[in-house]
Amino acid sequence: MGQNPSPQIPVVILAGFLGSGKTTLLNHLLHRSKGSRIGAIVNDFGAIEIDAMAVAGALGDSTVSLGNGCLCCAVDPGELDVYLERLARPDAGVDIIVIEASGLAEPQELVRMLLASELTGIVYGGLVEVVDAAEFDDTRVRHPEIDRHLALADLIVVNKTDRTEHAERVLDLVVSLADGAAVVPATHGRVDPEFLFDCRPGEERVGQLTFDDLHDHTGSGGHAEHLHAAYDSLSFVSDVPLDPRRLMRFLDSRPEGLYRIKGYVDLGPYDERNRYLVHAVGRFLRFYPEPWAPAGERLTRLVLIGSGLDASTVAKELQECRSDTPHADEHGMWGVLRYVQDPEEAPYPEEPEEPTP
Ligand SMILES: Nc1nc2c(ncn2[C@@H]2O[C@H](COP(=O)(O)OP(=O)(O)OP(=O)(O)O)[C@@H](O)[C@H]2O)c(=O)[nH]1
Repeated sequence: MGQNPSPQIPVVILAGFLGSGKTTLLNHLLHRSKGSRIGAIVNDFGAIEIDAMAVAGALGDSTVSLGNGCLCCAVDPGELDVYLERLARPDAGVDIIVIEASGLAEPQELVRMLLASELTGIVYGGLVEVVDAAEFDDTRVRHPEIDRHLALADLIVVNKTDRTEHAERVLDLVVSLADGAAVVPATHGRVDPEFLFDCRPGEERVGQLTFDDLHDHTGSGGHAEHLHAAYDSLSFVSDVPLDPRRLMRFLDSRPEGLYRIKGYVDLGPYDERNRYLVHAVGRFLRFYPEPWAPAGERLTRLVLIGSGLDASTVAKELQECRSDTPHADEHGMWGVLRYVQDPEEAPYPEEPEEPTP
């Protein structure tokens, strides 16, 4: 008798529009993986890898970060294979690989890349789409192609149900758009990891999604029709702190097209102990103070993503938020503090790993 072939490691694609909660869900999985070891590939659209920074803390050496562009176009399949191969090596001890796509990636291109992969150690493990229940209606108006993404999914997580009164309606709508995929509601990406580990597409479905089919019939068209073709990203790094009042003026008047902002802000004398993680998604805005690392540079690093952005104006406005004053004025933090969530609402809440039986 020959040796049993090594098991193939499922590779799950975690996709969903900008800010829908992919990193939150990935972090939840990492803390609740029930003993399975997850390898992650994180693909940021912006040049600064904010998502990878958020995930890496939880994952250590089994995270790979692919920044600056959508995986579907900016990374060639050979390059992806190199990373997959590294994570799939037996000595990495990984049971499942999750690829967090950028919020503007074309999922069918990613599925196609995986189906085209010649690596023997991995197998396509399904497409998970995360939906922001609160933004879903508006996102569909701007990007009707989102419906097509949902139709390809094997599991759809309708996230942020706490942010809308219409969660039931959105759920029904998503069920009607899904092509037989499981649809689960969630807040803060808290889904049972079993859903993902089991979301492997059936034989029949993989049969439907051969890469030729995906290429020819899904209507994703060429690169010019990809979701990300209409978006620009801008990175802002500063070693001078930002003034909280000026920053709030900038954020309060941000243009409609500036849909997504994420990163870390140094508010200098206004809070010497903490940096402020900031997330804006549509009109949603939150700050999450977190202690600075004892050593290391204190930098503000922001990624701003939007369509029709006047990048030079945005960059100029951010430059004008910088201030090297050594003193904080008494009420300067009020504006920021209005958007600081209570500790229960940490962006990627630390959840203790459940004991394995
Ligand atoms: N109220 C609420 N906020 C949430 C929920 N899930 C995520 N968030 C917040 O939404 C913001 C964006 O979440 P991320 O997980 O970074 O979203 P993402 O899809 O990874 O974002 P991109 O990678 O930029 O596309 C953060 O401020 C999260 O804390 C939820 O269920 N409810």
